[in-house]
Amino acid sequence: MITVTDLRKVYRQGEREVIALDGVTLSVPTGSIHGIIGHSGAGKSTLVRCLTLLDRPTSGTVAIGDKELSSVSDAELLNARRSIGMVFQHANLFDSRTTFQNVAFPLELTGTPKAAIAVKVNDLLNLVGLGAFADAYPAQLSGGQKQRVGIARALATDPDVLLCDEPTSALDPKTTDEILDLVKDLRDRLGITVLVITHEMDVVKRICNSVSLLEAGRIVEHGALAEVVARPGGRLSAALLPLPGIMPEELPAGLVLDLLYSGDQAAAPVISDITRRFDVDVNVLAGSVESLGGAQFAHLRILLPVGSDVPAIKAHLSANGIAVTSKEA
Ligand SMILES: Nc1ncnc2c1ncn2[C@@H]1O[C@H](COP(=O)(O)OP(=O)(O)OP(=O)(O)O)[C@@H](O)[C@H]1O
Repeated sequence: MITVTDLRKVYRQGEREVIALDGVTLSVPTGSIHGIIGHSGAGKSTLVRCLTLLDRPTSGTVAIGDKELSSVSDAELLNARRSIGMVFQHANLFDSRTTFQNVAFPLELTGTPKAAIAVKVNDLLNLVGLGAFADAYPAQLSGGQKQRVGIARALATDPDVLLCDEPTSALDPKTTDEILDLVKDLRDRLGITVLVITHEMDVVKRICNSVSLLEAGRIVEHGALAEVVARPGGRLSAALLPLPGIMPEELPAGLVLDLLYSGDQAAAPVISDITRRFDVDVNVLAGSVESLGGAQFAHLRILLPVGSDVPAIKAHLSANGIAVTSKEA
């Protein structure tokens, strides 16, 4: 469990104060994967630096389990940092060290005996699918393989939390999926808590159980994936289940409705139901159906012709658990 409470970080630039984090509070249960998504300048890097104690927060606390990290003395800092394994955008491996030696590095720092290092590193390399690459140098590895080495190295000191900072931003789509699947698999096998900082919604869609939207140093929306998707009008909902922003130029007269629904309804014949029940010709303008957070979701934009019994149709949809918002046609 990682708990961040009212974290603030204010930088001074001469006379000016820059508020990089403005009271961030979040709680990630043990064994779950939480995504923090935000645009450039939102405060993601500052949050990473404060979580890993590379930077002291101006105020607020960071705790892993019941151990508060933000108040440890400088002498205890190195030890406290071991409870968070870091995965970076670029694996940042030592080019002159083999795969084995790169993963062994944090264990050498802690004075682990050689025999124990050998057992641990071989286990970790097998865990990330690199058992056959122990003697390879970084120059002989693909980008995805390097990232696997970085992940194995992050796990070497048995951290409670894996903090992944833009872990796939430098990878192609296929390798991205493989690395994300590996992170999910490691969570399943090790029960580790994972925090993923990213600007890519696809990362959140693929592996996260919950998500926070960071904007100007504040968390402006958060929740379990299934919960935020189902929030009509929410920014995360729009980003997770997007519809084309531009409407067709020549629309027939009528009323445009956006429908958001989940679970059983996502597979239900909603359109044919209202067509039959209210004797209207429904025009589907756009649609998106996805499986998110373990549930099925659908987002549809439809056009009801002039003369439709709009209040009755809306009431019927709402009664069936479908969120309806009217759009200007
Ligand atoms: N050392 C610093 N001194 C002064 N201001 C800083 C410092 N580091 C970050 N900032 C400011 O804090 C705000 C948040 O920056 P941060 O780098 O955390 O955002 P980010 O979401 O990581 O952006 P990016 O994705 O572009 O890296 C920005 O306004 C930035 O200019």
